[in-house]
Amino acid sequence: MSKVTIIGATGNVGTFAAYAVSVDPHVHEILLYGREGREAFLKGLAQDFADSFAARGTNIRVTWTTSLKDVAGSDIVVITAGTPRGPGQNRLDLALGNARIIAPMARTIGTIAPDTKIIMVTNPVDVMTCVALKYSGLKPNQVFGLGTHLDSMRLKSLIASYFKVHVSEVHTRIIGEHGDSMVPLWSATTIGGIKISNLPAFAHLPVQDFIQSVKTSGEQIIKNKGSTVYGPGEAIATLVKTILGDENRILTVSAYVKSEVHGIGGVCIGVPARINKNGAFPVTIRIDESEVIAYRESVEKIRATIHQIIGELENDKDIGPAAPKRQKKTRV
Ligand SMILES: NC(=O)C1=CN([C@@H]2O[C@H](COP(=O)(O)OP(=O)(O)OC[C@H]3O[C@@H](n4cnc5c(N)ncnc54)[C@H](O)[C@@H]3O)[C@@H](O)[C@H]2O)C=CC1
Ligand SMILES: O=C([O-])CC(=O)C(=O)O
Repeated sequence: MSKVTIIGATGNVGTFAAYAVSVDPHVHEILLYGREGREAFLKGLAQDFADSFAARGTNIRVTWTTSLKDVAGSDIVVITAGTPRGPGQNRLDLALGNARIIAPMARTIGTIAPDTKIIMVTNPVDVMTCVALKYSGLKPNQVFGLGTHLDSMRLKSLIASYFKVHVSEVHTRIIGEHGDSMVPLWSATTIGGIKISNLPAFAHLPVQDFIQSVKTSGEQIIKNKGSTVYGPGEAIATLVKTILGDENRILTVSAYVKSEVHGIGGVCIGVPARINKNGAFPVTIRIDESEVIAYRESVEKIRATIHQIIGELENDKDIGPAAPKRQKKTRV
């Protein structure tokens, strides 16, 4: 019996993520959390979902709340609460405002649901994952973010259509920041199991156009339709399924990296991680020299932002210091 809570359920991403997660047979209860004042919307959403589950023939309990106390007993808490960027804004512009929302929430979740896994979605996701990790006091494997998984899916889709192959034939990864300094790993990109650089057509691949397209994808979608919804919602559902199914799939999420990528780490950032019922465990990898340089830059960029944001939070009398760590070690 698995309970998944969506925090930010009245928002664009939260609403669809809740629906996407409901398809997973491991999920038995979905709790929709929203702010006080949003009770009517939450009630209506729960009723609408219940109708759709009945029509689909699935037996999922859907509940709603405006009290974080009800998050107790959740196997997974997906956090999409906070401000999205508008046209012309950078994700990092949201850092302090969203950190002020996430830090107290994470503190409460860490206290009342100490065994849960937190999937962070709120942007800038690498920074928010670090904030949630510090303020929840949960173990690093329990707190991770959507990170560059969605970017990796965007690149996969572009490569698949260029080579006219099924998307499942393409494996690729983008690591680093979910933002401008993201690092595509061509060294880890294969088509039909063959390293992409061993395919003669790779020489003609519009690599820079592809990277630019992935980097600006969120911005373009926001400009055209207001928000990105279905990409992130499905990506969240994949993470939920991977955890609850104890699948041990390797997905590129924003996880706390100690030194798994060429000894570089100390932040939460996009990295390939093995994901199972205990959470996310970064995989130790070796990548090309140019990729190492770009990844180091991305890590330093996130480190500087986190340092600044945590400093601001700790000096804020309404928020204060981060939680002490609850436990030291987890078995992988
Ligand atoms: N990591 C990723 O790949 C993606 C991240 N995002 C991020 O997810 C977040 C949500 O995006 P949308 O759903 O489009 O925004 P939205 O504005 O539609 O929804 C935001 C939700 O947060 C809630 N909220 C806002 N302030 C709050 C507060 N102080 N306390 C509690 N709840 C609060 C709202 O009530 C609403 O439910 C944004 O930060 C966005 O940038 C969105 C898409 C992909
Ligand atoms: O671009 C945004 O602000 C939303 C997001 O992170 C994405 O869709 O990649």
